[in-house]
Amino acid sequence: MTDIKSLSVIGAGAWGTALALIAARAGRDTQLWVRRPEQAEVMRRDGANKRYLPGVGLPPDLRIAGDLPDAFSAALSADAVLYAQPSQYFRAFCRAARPYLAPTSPLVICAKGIELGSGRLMTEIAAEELPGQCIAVLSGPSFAAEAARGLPTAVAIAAAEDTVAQRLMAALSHAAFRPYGASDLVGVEVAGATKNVLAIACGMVIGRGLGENARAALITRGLAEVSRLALAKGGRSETLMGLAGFGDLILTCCSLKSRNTSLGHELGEGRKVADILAQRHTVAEGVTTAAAVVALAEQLQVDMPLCRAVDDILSGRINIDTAVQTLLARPLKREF
Ligand SMILES: NC(=O)C1=CN([C@@H]2O[C@H](COP(=O)(O)OP(=O)(O)OC[C@H]3O[C@@H](n4cnc5c(N)ncnc54)[C@H](O)[C@@H]3O)[C@@H](O)[C@H]2O)C=CC1
Ligand SMILES: O=C(CO)COP(=O)(O)O
Repeated sequence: MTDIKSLSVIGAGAWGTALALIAARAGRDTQLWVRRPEQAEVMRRDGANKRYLPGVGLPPDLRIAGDLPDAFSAALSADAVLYAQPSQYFRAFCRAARPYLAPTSPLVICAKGIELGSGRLMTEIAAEELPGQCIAVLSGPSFAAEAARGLPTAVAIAAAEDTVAQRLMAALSHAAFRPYGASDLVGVEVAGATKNVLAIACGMVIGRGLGENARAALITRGLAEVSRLALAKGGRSETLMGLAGFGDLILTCCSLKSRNTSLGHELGEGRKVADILAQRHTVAEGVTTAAAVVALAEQLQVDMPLCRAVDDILSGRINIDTAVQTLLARPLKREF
């Protein structure tokens, strides 16, 4: 089992920056690849990523590479590459990276989303665009700001081969960051992507004043519908009970630190989605994934009424009150 000595993180948003800090703390030779050269310059000058991860200093040994000639190919020559840009840009990344990635070096998907239009999971995009590439998925309850501050965080790292997961776990683990190994890539991915849609729903419930009973019911029934989707895609139900499933759902749905939950909260208070997004420079993956997951559920004939309601509200087809009335008026049924 060869050690991972060097590691590159693609994307210097909050999560990419936090992952680069984690890798550097774990003693890896780490570089953070930044899409906009001017942002790389500002980060080097400030010793921080004030735009996406304020209040956290970057260690001097963390290399910050801007998108200049050769920097991209150099970043992709590391022993492992972590993709931490939003999911809708993953296909374009794969196409750009194809000439430079060594097929045996793990490409670790750290984004949480489903492709709009195709309904593809990130691993499916990777299989289409980078056939034969060694792929892993990192997901779990992990607010970037907390992990970056060195607060205790545990995640799942899934790979088809155990040795790949183990090498990545060894490369990233340190006193405050504990990865667990997994082999169910699909389950980990489906859980990570769909929790963002449910988080928007939970935010709406609280913002609209519908109460904590309603939020708990939403989380529980949300987990049931996400489990149906994961199983239909070939995932395993135990994964949904783990860090990437239950763990991330609870974290995200119960905290306004979540961009998805806070977006839902603002919607619940009566603001319009376009106005909320216009005022933010950060991503809320659940907005695009809501539409993608509904299309995917239709293809697979999986019943996902909560995700559908979120998509209907985001698209302006119904309002929150009508969505709630419709959900509650469905025929009574057994829980399991
Ligand atoms: N922030 C967090 O706590 C966590 C985020 N994630 C996931 O990580 C992924 C990245 O999220 P964050 O780092 O939070 O994003 P962010 O909201 O902090 O930053 C936005 C990111 O989008 C990138 N971006 C904007 N336009 C782009 C384009 N045209 N092409 C490529 N990239 C572009 C920016 O460069 C930046 O990296 C998402 O899938 C998110 O769900 C996963 C775990 C934790
Ligand atoms: O994925 C996350 C925590 O695990 C971050 O959630 P938000 O993108 O909703 O902030």
